[in-house]
Amino acid sequence: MIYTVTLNPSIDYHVRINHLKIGELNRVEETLYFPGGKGINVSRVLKRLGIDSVVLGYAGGFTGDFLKNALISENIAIDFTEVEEPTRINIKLKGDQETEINGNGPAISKEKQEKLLLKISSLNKDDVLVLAGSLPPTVPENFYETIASICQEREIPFVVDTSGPSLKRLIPMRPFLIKPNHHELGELFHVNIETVEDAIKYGKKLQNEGARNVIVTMGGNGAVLINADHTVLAKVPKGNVKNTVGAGDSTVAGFLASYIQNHDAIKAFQHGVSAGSATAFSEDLCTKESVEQLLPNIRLEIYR
Ligand SMILES: Nc1ncnc2c1ncn2[C@@H]1O[C@H](COP(=O)(O)OP(=O)(O)O)[C@@H](O)[C@H]1O
Ligand SMILES: O=P(O)(O)OC[C@H]1O[C@](O)(COP(=O)(O)O)[C@@H](O)[C@@H]1O
Repeated sequence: MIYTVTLNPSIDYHVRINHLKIGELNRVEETLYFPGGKGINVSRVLKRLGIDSVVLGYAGGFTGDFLKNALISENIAIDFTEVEEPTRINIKLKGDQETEINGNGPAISKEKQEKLLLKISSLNKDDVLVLAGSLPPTVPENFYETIASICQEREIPFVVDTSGPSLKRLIPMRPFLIKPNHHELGELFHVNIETVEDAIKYGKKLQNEGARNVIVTMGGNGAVLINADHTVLAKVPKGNVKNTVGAGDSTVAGFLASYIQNHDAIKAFQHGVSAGSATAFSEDLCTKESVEQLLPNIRLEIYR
């Protein structure tokens, strides 16, 4: 079974204001509410692609209730650890540009941290664990490392989609997949990733340091996959970009959905990139049909 961990989930509140005027009254054109957070998006896309998963993480308050009901209505299995303070609301402002305002998230006590670790300790090597998103403010910076140690002990393959120090610490722990975007990759090495060659050069460093599969996503410029056997560039077609929130999470879900069925990293990469772009071209997340339709238009260049 695939388990996704979202320590700091959200309600994603999408607000469309065509010409935002700062310091004035603005009336919205449209509002939408989605369950959010990186692991939750991975579980939602997996479900759409026909793969079951279990959502782990923290939920609390009226916003946590919304989150749980939304996932249950999509037939996604949830095993949240309940917390007292409400789950955060992240604002996704759509207009001439996309602007995101992500909340801090609730406090997670030591006891609740232990409770989640206990759940993870019951998984085994036939499972896959996806660690995705930022850490809530009260969770120690090495919390993902603690989870990854459990995975190492129990031989559970794990995927990491986070950034900064919590990503860096996990690379030597041999994650099965990491998926930084080009900004996050640049941040790790204090450089700007401006070209495909840069993405390959620095992605390769992460693979040499321990990550088995590295996917560097580059928004509308596609993505690169680097593993011990291959370096591959995927080019994506131009399209009508409606929403890039969750595009990266869709890439992870698309890769996993294909990989667990075919064990072919290049095929899985193409499928993941198709899922990312299909989400970018949709209002919410991609669907199985949109991913399959786009798949032949994802052009691969195999470098090695
Ligand atoms: N403007 C776009 N046009 C086409 N595809 C896109 C666009 N933006 C994102 N994508 C797709 O989504 C994937 C992930 O996007 P990216 O923005 O790099 O990740 P993240 O959401 O993690 O920041 C890309 O590799 C690509 O497949
Ligand atoms: O945990 P973070 O880094 O604050 O990110 C949470 C946000 O990222 C998302 O999961 C979207 O992520 P991506 O656009 O990177 O795929 C939103 O649903 C959520 O609001």
